[in-house]
Parts: sequence; C-alpha cells; structure tokens
Amino acid sequence: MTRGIALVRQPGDRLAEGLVTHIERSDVDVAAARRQHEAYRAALAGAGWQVHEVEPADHCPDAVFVEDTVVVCADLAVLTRPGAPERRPEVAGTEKAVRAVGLEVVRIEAPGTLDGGDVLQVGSTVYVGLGGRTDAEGVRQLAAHLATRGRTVVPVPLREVLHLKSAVTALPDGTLLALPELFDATALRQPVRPVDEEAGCHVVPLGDGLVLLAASAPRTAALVADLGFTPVVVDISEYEKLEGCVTCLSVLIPAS
Ligand SMILES: CN(C)C(=N)NCCC[C@H](N)C(=O)O
Repeated sequence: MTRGIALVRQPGDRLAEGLVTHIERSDVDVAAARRQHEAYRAALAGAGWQVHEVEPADHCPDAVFVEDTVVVCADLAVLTRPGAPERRPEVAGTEKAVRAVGLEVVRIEAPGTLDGGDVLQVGSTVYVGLGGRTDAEGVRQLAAHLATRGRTVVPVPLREVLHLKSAVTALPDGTLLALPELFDATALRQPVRPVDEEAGCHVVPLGDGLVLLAASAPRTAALVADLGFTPVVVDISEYEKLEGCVTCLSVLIPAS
C-alpha cells in the first residue's frame, strides 16, 4: 500500500552556498547533508510514501528545498515563482516531475512571487505567509487557482522569519504548533499551541498519526507522542544551518 508520492531532490555540491536570511551563516558539511537526506528519504519510504526524485538542479544551491517550487492541492500543481530570483531556475525540474505524476499544472506568473514554504494547508483553509518571499500578487493568484478546488486562502503577515512554515505547521488533527512571536497569529482562523523550541513548529503529517519532525525538537516529539501521534524523527542539522526544516525537503502528493 502506498500513501502517495513524495517528491524529493538530492542536495547538490553547491549546497553550502545556499541562502541564509535571518540567521548567521555557518559551515555546512555536504557529506553529512547527503547522509541526512538519505535517512530523510528512508523515513518517508518507511511511512509508506513512494519517493520520486525530481531531476537535480545542482547549479542551484537551494534546489534540495523542493517544497518551495510547487504547491500541490488535490489534483492541481501550482508551480511557484520563488521570491528569491536565484531560485527560479529550480522550478523547471519540478514541473517535469508533477506533469509525470499526471497532475493538472498551473503557475504563478510575474510580477507575483510565492514560495511553497509560505503555504500551509489545513483542511479547506490555506494560510499563506506574506513576507520576504511571497507578495500580495502571488497570494491573489494562488487564491484564484485554489478556489477551483474549493479552498479559501488566508494571508498571514510574517515578522522576522523566512517562511510561514518556519513558524507554524499543523498536526494531523489540525492543531497548529507555532512560534507566535514570528507572525501575526491574529490572522489565523484558529488558536495556536505555542512550542518552546524552534524546530518544534515544523511537523509533517505522514498518515495514520505518523508525524515527521526534526531531532532538534525532542520536547515537541514527546508532546506529539503525548497527543497520541507517532513521532518519526530525522536529523536535518545541515539543512537547519540553511534555514531549512522538515517540510522543505519534500512535496507530498497523497494517493487519490
Ligand atoms: C519552510 N521553509 C523554511 C522552506 N520551505 N524553505 C527553506 C528554504 C531555505 C533556503 N536556504 C532559502 O533561503 O531559500
């Protein structure tokens, strides 16, 4: 039984040149990053996801953060127009992958910008972070595309944080785990559960109560277990040095 397809993209040799915005740059061990990516893929496969590799884009240091290049909603893939111009070439490989899977494909057009890391889907509500990478025109275009799938887009102004999903994500029951000081939480249509460690607000539901989260959030793993879910823990330390988190390294396409 497969839960669906998980798109991932291998880290390239230039990974250590990836963008950092709100943190200090530190040395990235590319060999360790490759081992961590293998373990990440194994965790997805172990949870029942069919891992598909998006063609490499090694000339783009941040290409491993494949989440930012597309928003998948039901049978629709919305290709993004990343806010960082140097990341826009990453989208071409993702387009090939989502077309190969058979999704309907649309795209965010200039001048709008949008990163997938700013898009948090909770049931029929789609929260979209407004900040350094996603602008109002990108949100407007996404709202039009997702309305065709019965979704309502809600913009959420960000503070000093890279993406919305750097600050808030959802457990399988819709509970929002957040660092509320990093965004305008009053824009959300539901309460948030504050966490006390940065990576504690980065979770990926994998199905049947399985929840992917980083090894750097041990207290949140215990909380997730106390709430009746099953933590699936991965070490992504080298990606955290580039402002990445567990959501960034994959795009989940549930089996229809
Ligand atoms: C939810 N998050 C944070 C993401 N989906 N993307 C992380 C991108 C990191 C990359 N160095 C950059 O700055 O673009």
